[in-house]
Amino acid sequence: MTDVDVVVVGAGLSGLTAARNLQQRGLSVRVFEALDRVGGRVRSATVAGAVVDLGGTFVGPGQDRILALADEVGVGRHPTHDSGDNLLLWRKDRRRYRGLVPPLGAAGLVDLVRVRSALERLSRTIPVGRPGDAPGAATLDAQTLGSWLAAKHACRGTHDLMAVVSRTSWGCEPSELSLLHALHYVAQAGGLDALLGTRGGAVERHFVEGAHAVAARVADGLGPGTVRLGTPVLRIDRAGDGVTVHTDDGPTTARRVIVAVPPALRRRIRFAPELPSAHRRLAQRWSPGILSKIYAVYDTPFWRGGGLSGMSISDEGPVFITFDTSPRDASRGVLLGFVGGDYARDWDAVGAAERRIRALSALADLFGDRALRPLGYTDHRWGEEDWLGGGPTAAPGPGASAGLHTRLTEPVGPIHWAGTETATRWAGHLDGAVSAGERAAREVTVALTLEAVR
Ligand SMILES: Cc1cc2nc3c(=O)[nH]c(=O)nc-3n(C[C@H](O)[C@H](O)[C@H](O)COP(=O)(O)OP(=O)(O)OC[C@H]3O[C@@H](n4cnc5c(N)ncnc54)[C@H](O)[C@@H]3O)c2cc1C
Repeated sequence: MTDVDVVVVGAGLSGLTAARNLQQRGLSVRVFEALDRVGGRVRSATVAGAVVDLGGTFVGPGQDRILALADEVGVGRHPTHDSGDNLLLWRKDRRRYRGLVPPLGAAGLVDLVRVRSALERLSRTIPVGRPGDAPGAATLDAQTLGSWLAAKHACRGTHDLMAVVSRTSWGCEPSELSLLHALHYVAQAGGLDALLGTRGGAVERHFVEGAHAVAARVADGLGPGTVRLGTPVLRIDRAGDGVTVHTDDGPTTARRVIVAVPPALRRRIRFAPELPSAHRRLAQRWSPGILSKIYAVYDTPFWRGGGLSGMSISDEGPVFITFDTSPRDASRGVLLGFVGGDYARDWDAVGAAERRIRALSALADLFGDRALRPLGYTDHRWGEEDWLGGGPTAAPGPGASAGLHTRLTEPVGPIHWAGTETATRWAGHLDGAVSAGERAAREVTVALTLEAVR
C-alpha cells in the first residue's frame, strides 16, 4: 500500500492538469511544488489597477486544450488589440505598417519571403513529435538556425527579423538554436503565421483575469492538502513498480510519479537508480532561453489616438517587440514589451531603476515621450527564477534534438514526464502544457489499469 497513487512534481499548468485528470479518474494524488505559489511560468500581477501577465499570456485558435480548460474553470479571454498601424524602428528609422510583414523595402521583402518560404517548406518535412525521423535529421540538427540563415545568404534585415522570431519564441539568438528544433517547433505549431499572428494566430487573445487565474482555479479544485507549496522534490527512488519521492518533509510512496518540470530542471532531482544516459543528456542539453517582460501602464492607451496599434518591432533594444494588452474597456493603456536573448543578458544584469529607465526609453523611442510617464511599471526576469531558470521554453542547441527528443516523454519504469516541452502540439505554449499533462495522466492511468489486471 502506497501513500498515494500518483505524485506529481511541479504545479505549473502541466502538473496541475495531470493531477486534475488523475483525480477525475478516481486516483489519489499529491503535488509537490518548489515555489511558494502555483502556476510556474504563468504568473499575473496588478499594476496601477491593470492585470498583467508576467509569463504565459496569449492564446489563439487551435489551442483547444488550454481554451477548454479555461472554459471549464470560467476564465474568459478578450482579443489582443491590433487595429491601427504597427511600428518598425529599424536602422534608426521609424516606420508605420499594417499586417505581419514589416516594410523592409522591395529587395528586403523579396529576401524575407524567399528565406521564410524555404524555412516553412523545410519545416513541413519534419514529422511532428518525431523530429529525429526527419530526412537528414542529423544534418539539420548539426546546424543552428543562424548557420542555416547564413548558408541561405539571408540578407542582414532578414537575419535580424528572424532573430526577433527566435528571441520571442525561444528566448535565444538564431546562432544558439538547433535548426532541427526550430523547424519542428514551427511544424508542430502549424507554421510561422500560426506561431506569430494576432488575428488567427497564437497572439490572438489573452485572459481577462490574467492567465494565472486558470492555474489558481485548477489548483483550488484539487482540494485542500493536495498541492504542497515550497516543497521541492529532491530525490526519486524507484523500486519495482513504485517510487519513493523525497522532500524536506520526508518520503512519500506512490505507484507512479509524473515529473512536470522544464527539462533542464530534471537535473535538480537526484534519481536512484540514475536515469538512462540519454535522459540525462536531454536534461543537460535542453536549457531554457531567456525572455523577460516589461509592462508600462498608462491612464489611457494614448498611442491609439495617433492611429497606432501598440504593436512594434525594434532593433534598438532592449525592448525588441511590444503589444497592447490594455483591458477591453480601455480603462487603462497597457504596453507589454519583451526583452530576450542577447538583450536580456545585458538588461537582466542591471538594477531595477536602470532597467526601468532603459525599458521606458525604448518605449519612448517608439511611442513618444508620453511613454516615459506611466502610472505604473513592472518587469519580470525569468532567467532569475531559481526553479525555472528562464523561458519561455527550452532552447536546445545544435545536436540536442535528433537523438534526444524521444526521451522527453519516454517513461523510465514508474517515472513519467509532462511539461509543455513534452507536447506534440503547441509545445512551449500554455496549450502544450495542458495537453502534456493530459497525456501523462492517460499514460499513468493505462499503466495502473494494466498493472491491476496482471
Ligand atoms: C516570458 C514568457 C512569456 C510567455 N508567453 C507565452 C504566451 O504568450 N503564450 C503561451 O502559450 N505560452 C507562453 N509562455 C510559455 C508558457 O508560460 C509555458 O509553456 C507554460 O506555462 C509551461 O507550463 P509547465 O507546467 O509545462 O511548466 P512550468 O510552468 O515551468 O511549471 C513547472 C513547475 O515545476 C516546479 N518545479 C521545478 N523543479 C521542481 C522540483 N524539483 N520540485 C517541485 N517543483 C519543481 C517549478 O517551480 C514550476 O512551478 C511564456 C513563458 C514565459 C516565461
